[in-house]
Order: sequence, then structure tokens, then C-alpha cells
Amino acid sequence: MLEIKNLSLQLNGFKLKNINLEVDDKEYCVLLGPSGSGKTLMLETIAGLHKASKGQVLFNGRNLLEMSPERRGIGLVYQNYELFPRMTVRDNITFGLRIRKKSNETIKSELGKLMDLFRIEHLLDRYPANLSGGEQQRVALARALIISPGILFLDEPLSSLDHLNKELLMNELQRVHRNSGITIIHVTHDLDEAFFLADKIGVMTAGELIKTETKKEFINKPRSFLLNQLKFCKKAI
Ligand SMILES: Nc1ncnc2c1ncn2[C@@H]1O[C@H](COP(=O)(O)OP(=O)(O)OP(=O)(O)O)[C@@H](O)[C@H]1O
Repeated sequence: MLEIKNLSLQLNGFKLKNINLEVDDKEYCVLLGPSGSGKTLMLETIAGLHKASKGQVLFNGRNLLEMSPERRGIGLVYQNYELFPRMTVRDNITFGLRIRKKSNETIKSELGKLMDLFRIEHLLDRYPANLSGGEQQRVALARALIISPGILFLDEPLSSLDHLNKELLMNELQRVHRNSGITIIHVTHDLDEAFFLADKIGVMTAGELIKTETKKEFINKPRSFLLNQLKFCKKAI
């Protein structure tokens, strides 16, 4: 289980205030919240990009905040993919294994598994600029997954895609999640995504996680509650 306990951060004028969240092994947690509520900062703090002022993040019994970022076992995928522009798709995807000095044999076999999962074999020698948005996103997901992270953070991973690609990638994410059994936290403003993918939904406002419920509990809320709590979401309720 991933247990976030009293996680706090102060960064210039912004504060994350005592975030508490439990995500079970293999659970898909979606975080909703208005722009600027601290969703990205929370993920980045757990991944090690910012130093928490207080709190613990326990995973498999260890406090991730005491570990160096590269040893936390977290894959991170951003909205704009952040692929390395001067590397081929193959080099982008295998980057995490190469910097960990894995053998060529391991790299080949891990790359092979992801090629099958994301159907990207034909893209391996291309550069990111020559890929469509959906292809770039599949490559970004493959790059995050190649290190076999225990946890995957997805920060608005589908928001730059058109409707058709979004549908395809949502199905692909669901398939990857079911096949890999990885624990996922996915940030979005899109209720379609949340209701399609989530087991659990959290709502953040002004640096606080104000609500966490299962998708079922969420969907069964009165319409007035949803309208009030989720007015920042893209999709009308
Ligand atoms: N590196 C940083 N340094 C200083 N302030 C930052 C930094 N990153 C984000 N912030 C500020 O922290 C607040 C929370 O930002 P964050 O990106 O976490 O919001 P968010 O909920 O992910 O928003 P969005 O939905 O628009 O992506 C914002 O006021 C933002 O300007």
C-alpha cells in the first residue's frame, strides 16, 4: 500500500497542507482539483523533485521521502510528455535502464515487452518531433514503465490528445494497469477519465486533499454535491 501521511510542503507562497491518502496495491487513484490546487506539486514532492517540510510516504514499509529520487521506484508522465528531443524513441524508452547500467540483454528484453504492450515497434528509430501526440504519449508511458516502477504518477496524461486518441489511450492505460498491477495516481480535470479509470477519487483544493472516496461512492453522490464540488471539471455533470 502507498500511504501518504501528513505530507506538507512550503514552496514560495504555496503550501501543501497535511495531505493524507492511502492507495492500495494495484489501485488506480484519480486526483481531481482546480488549477493551482497543488496536485502536481504533491506528485513531484513524492517523486523527490521538492523537499517536503513534514510527513511520510510509506511504500512497502519504507519511507520514500528518505530515499534518493532515483531509488523511489516512481514513474512519472507529464501532460506534455517531456521526451528527450535529440534521442530516438528507442533511446528515450531505454534511458532509465541505461543510466542504471543494465545489460544489453535486459534492455532488449524489457524493450521487447513494452513494444508489444504499446504497439510501437515501427516507431523505434524515429525522433519525438516526428510522432503524433498519441504516439508520443505511448512512448512517454513506455519510458516510465521500463524501470518497472511500483508506482506510476500520471499528470494530465491525456489532456493534449484529441477525442479519438484519448479514448484509445484510456483503454490502453486500463489494460496496462490490469496487466502490470502497478499502483497509479492520475491527475486530471476530466470526469470521463476519472469515472472510466479510477477505483478511488480524491479531490484537492488550495493545497488540501479534502475528500477521498471510491468511484462508486462518488458516482452515487447527489447531483447538487457533484455540481458544487466538481465545477472546475471539464465535463458537465
Ligand atoms: N516550482 C515551483 N515553484 C514555485 N511555485 C510553484 C512551483 N510549481 C508550482 N508552483 C505553484 O504552486 C501552486 C500549485 O501548483 P500545481 O502545479 O501543483 O497545481 P495543479 O493543481 O497541478 O494545477 P493544474 O491543474 O493547473 O496543473 C500554484 O500556485 C503554482 O503556481
